[in-house]
Amino acid sequence: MSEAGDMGLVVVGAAGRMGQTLIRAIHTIPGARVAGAVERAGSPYLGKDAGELAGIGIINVPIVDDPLPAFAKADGVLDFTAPKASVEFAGYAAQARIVHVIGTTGCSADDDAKIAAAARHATIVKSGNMSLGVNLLAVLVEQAARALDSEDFDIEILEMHHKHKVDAPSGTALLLGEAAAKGREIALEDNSVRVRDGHTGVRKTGAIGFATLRGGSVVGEHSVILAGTGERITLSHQAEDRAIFARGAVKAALWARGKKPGLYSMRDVLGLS
Ligand SMILES: NC(=O)C1=CN([C@@H]2O[C@H](COP(=O)(O)OP(=O)(O)OC[C@H]3O[C@@H](n4cnc5c(N)ncnc54)[C@H](OP(=O)(O)O)[C@@H]3O)[C@@H](O)[C@H]2O)C=CC1
Ligand SMILES: O=C(O)C1=N[C@H](C(=O)O)C[C@H](O)C1
Repeated sequence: MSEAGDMGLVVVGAAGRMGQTLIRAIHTIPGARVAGAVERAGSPYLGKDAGELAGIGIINVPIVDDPLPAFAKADGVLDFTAPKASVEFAGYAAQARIVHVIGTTGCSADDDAKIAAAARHATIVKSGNMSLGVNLLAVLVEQAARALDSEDFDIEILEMHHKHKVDAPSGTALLLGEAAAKGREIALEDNSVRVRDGHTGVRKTGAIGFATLRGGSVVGEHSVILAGTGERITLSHQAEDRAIFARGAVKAALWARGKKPGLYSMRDVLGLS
């Protein structure tokens, strides 16, 4: 681990869509450097140079399958992989006492509890969306939900993503749902409607509905619709480039460096809490 100077960051899932975007982002952001790149055992990308794979030329960081030696000499980990992998990496980050930025979505309550336990020793920033725009949108959604009574305005959240996405609703949709629920002072888990099919009956007052679209190469689109009688407010965000998430993740790592262990959100990083 380096005491001063650039923050050494290991990218886990370095060959993935976000992994490659993260390698490119770190390369351009002052104060950060790529300290390692990890993929799973058996990956066809093992041994390849992470920079060359990401399209920025050779950076002399080969992709390896053992995270422990990589974490031992790093200051932080950027992790956009899969829920079980992120739980495992959180344990290793706790052992190494380093920063762990988690963008992985689709975590279960049990996964989240294990990540929270790891945050006793690691400084973890976890968010379903690392962009400035979505986190500001969440603040606006909370305000709108608080201002508009549930008797008068129904809240529905619509999202669309590329055809390769494996979890639904998206982490962002759930983050926006949590913001709406906070504004309404209700628990999202007791009031969300995540699927509708067949004879559903009329809409329950106060419910927060989710609708999911998947197709093509859409990076990420989210709308929160507050539907009243005779009028409708729509608060939206369109992600045009994964670089917005990667820049947010690097910003989170730099912010977390030197902070005491704990579980933080992007709202903390961006000063929007
Ligand atoms: N919070 C945010 O702002 C954002 C979050 N995301 C989330 O990030 C995650 C990844 O998305 P995306 O990049 O599109 O997905 P990809 O499938 O393209 O990338 C994931 C990478 O992680 C690798 N991986 C999985 N398990 C392990 C493991 N145990 N050890 C090492 N590497 C592993 C995968 O390898 P393999 O293919 O072999 O499984 C793959 O290369 C998703 O949960 C997505 O929702 C995405 C964008 C923004
Ligand atoms: O899988 C993706 O691509 C994305 N996942 C995140 C989510 O689940 O909300 C963030 C972003 O929308 C892209």
